[in-house]
Amino acid sequence: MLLDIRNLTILLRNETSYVQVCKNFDLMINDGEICSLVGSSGSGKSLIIKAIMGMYGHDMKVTVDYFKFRDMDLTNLSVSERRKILSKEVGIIFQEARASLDPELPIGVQMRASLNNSCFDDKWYRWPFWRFRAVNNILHKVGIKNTKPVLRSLPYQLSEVLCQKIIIAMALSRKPKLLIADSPISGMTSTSQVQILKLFHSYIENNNGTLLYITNDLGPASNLMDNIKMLYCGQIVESGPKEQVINSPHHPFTQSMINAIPEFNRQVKVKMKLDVLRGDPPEFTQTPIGCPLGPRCPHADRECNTMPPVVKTKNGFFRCYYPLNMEKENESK
Ligand SMILES: Nc1ncnc2c1ncn2[C@@H]1O[C@H](COP(=O)(O)OP(=O)(O)OP(=O)(O)O)[C@@H](O)[C@H]1O
Repeated sequence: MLLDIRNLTILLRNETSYVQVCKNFDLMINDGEICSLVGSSGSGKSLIIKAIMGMYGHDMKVTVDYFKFRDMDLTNLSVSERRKILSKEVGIIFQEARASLDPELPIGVQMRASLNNSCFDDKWYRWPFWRFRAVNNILHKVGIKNTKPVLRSLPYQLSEVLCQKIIIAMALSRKPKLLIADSPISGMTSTSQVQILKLFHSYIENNNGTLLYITNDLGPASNLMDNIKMLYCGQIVESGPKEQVINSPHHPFTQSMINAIPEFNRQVKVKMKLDVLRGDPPEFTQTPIGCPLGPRCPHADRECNTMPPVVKTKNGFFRCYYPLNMEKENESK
């Protein structure tokens, strides 16, 4: 097991008190696995990553029962000690790409500085010329062909998508053991999306890496994933292998995310209603007691006012009193 986190809880400070934005969050990722954390916008995905990496200030309180990375038990370490250890082996692609770059340094300087010695097999290759070549190579891989003007530019002179590609290139060039990518392809053209997803795939294959892929869209990256965790209001509502979650989802939230994947072989009638959940996710200050999806769920009943227990499936679990597709689950038992 590469990463093993049990019972992560996050509290966020608002004007008067602390609000719980994530509870009972477990994350187990095996070596070489591609695990995806899928949730709608505002469900707490980025906060979870910041909590795991120890990248937060006094406005956030994080507790965890157990935290292990590789063979290191980090549970009782201070936030800064944990951050120091993880930053050496974990690469992060943050959602706000431009904000992750230094606004005052040209891209070329930042990229050359980001290459650590693990990027070079031999001391000789650490010379500036080889660093320059390595930067060019990795930029080509993310689809930036005309590298010279990009390397001379400051972040504000480039589009957000170009900054995204640069951040991806920088993260991959350091060959991290675990790569965390937070909505890395949002806003890109479909050609670029495919290119980046293929790049992630070959990175994992060739470097024995592991990927935690964060997204609010099950569509484009679903081919890449081994395991999926569905997050709603800071809680995992369903988890399991990709085929199991996508082919026979048990939680209505998972079903709604699958319904949101565009499909063009269905007949679309004029004024046909979209297959979406009613309403919007609640604010964290108004998360319902019981099942967080309750007020929006078409199957909800009185029982859903208490938190559904974890129901184990073949290789995963879900939390719902009225699960869908249980015939398939029972057949497989
Ligand atoms: N520092 C902060 N102080 C107060 N609220 C915050 C802070 N950071 C995030 N939030 C709020 O917490 C909620 C979860 O934010 P988060 O960025 O984790 O969502 P997300 O699931 O990553 O969404 P998206 O996919 O849109 O990025 C949001 O409602 C956001 O406004």
